Amino acid sequence: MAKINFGGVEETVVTRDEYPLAKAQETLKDEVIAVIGYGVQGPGQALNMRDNGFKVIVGQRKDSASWEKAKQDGFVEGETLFSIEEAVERGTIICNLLSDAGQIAVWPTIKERLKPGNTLYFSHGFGITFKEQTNIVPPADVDVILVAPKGSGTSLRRLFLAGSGLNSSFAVFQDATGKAYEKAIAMGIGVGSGYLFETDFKKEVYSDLTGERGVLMGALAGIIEAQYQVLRQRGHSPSEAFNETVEELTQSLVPLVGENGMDWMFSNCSVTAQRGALDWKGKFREATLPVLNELYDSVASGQEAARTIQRGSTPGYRAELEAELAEVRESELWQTGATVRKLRSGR
Ligand SMILES: NC(=O)c1ccc[n+]([C@@H]2O[C@H](COP(=O)([O-])OP(=O)(O)OC[C@H]3O[C@@H](n4cnc5c(N)ncnc54)[C@H](O)[C@@H]3O)[C@@H](O)[C@H]2O)c1
Ligand SMILES: CC(C)(O)[C@@H](O)C(=O)O
Ligand SMILES: [Mg+2]
Ligand SMILES: [Mg+2]
Repeated sequence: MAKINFGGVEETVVTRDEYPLAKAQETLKDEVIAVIGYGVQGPGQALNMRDNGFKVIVGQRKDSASWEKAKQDGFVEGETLFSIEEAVERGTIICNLLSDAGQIAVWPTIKERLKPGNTLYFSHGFGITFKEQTNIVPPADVDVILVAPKGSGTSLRRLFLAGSGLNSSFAVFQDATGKAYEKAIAMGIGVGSGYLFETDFKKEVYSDLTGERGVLMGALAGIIEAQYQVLRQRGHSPSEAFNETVEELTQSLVPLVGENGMDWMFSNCSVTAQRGALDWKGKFREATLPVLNELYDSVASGQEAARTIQRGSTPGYRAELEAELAEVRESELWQTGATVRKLRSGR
């Protein structure tokens, strides 16, 4: 295991050099990996593992869009595509990649089919950590592991096809066989991770829920809406407000941050911009700190989990969610975005 220094703090990281694919294949050579759920993470992981030479089957509700998608992706009914019940029966590593709310409903179905020595695999610490709400308490005779890719299943697949990998967290919650740690690492390599960072289930779910509600998605969407609104209310055109809020962010500046850090992005902008950004970043930090602490408290108290479960288990919720997304899509801001994106093809 490589020890890597992150800004002065040493952490343990698994790299593909020290744990190559051939080793992962050897570790999992006798395993049948049942991917339960074929939404976003399911296809990314199942296809990467299949391409990596593992024995992969998919378990999904029949007559659903995801069932059809699995067929289109080459999984064959009765050979590699089964009902959830049958896939759990056939699998030795059961990858629970249903939605976090769906995992609660399906848990009794999975639990009663687990056999001693099986491995229960998650890509989120949600179900295990919030067990008072989910009732997901695995039997003592199965391994319980986690590999959580730090990004969308779509990116996991795209980066795999491009020959690189997405970073993932990994953890062991329960080691019944003495091989759980090895299996977690091998699964992490198998699903197409670039580097594997060790964590535990609770830390994974606390950081993940905070990140997606915060900077990665919620805060990003909120601050974009706020700046666009200010510019529009002060008389700027939609295209000017959008270009100055989103297009430049995604097309020019964030890629520079990704390449070489915040200071490098700053140093590739004018001294005028640098002065202003350095003066204002502290104000934004102080303004958002209370909100981020409120968010973390809400995650740690289980309130975010409760809301996810309550909304996610309401009949018709997917349609409600789609209506909320449509409202975002149809807003002036994102309609302007759609038009601006079309202009990119003229490059
Ligand atoms: N979406 C991502 O890219 C991503 C990234 C990292 C981790 N994760 C984690 O991976 C897991 C899967 O997430 P996802 O976003 O792919 O899920 P999803 O919302 O796309 O749902 C996955 C599948 O669950 C099925 N499902 C939902 N409720 C069900 C029920 N009651 N009975 C039977 N099937 C049901 C759906 O048909 C769908 O095919 C979650 O734990 C999530 O937190 C997701
Ligand atoms: C892709 C994300 C946001 O990182 C994941 O955590 C999810 O829940 O989909
Ligand atoms: Mg998440
Ligand atoms: Mg995440």
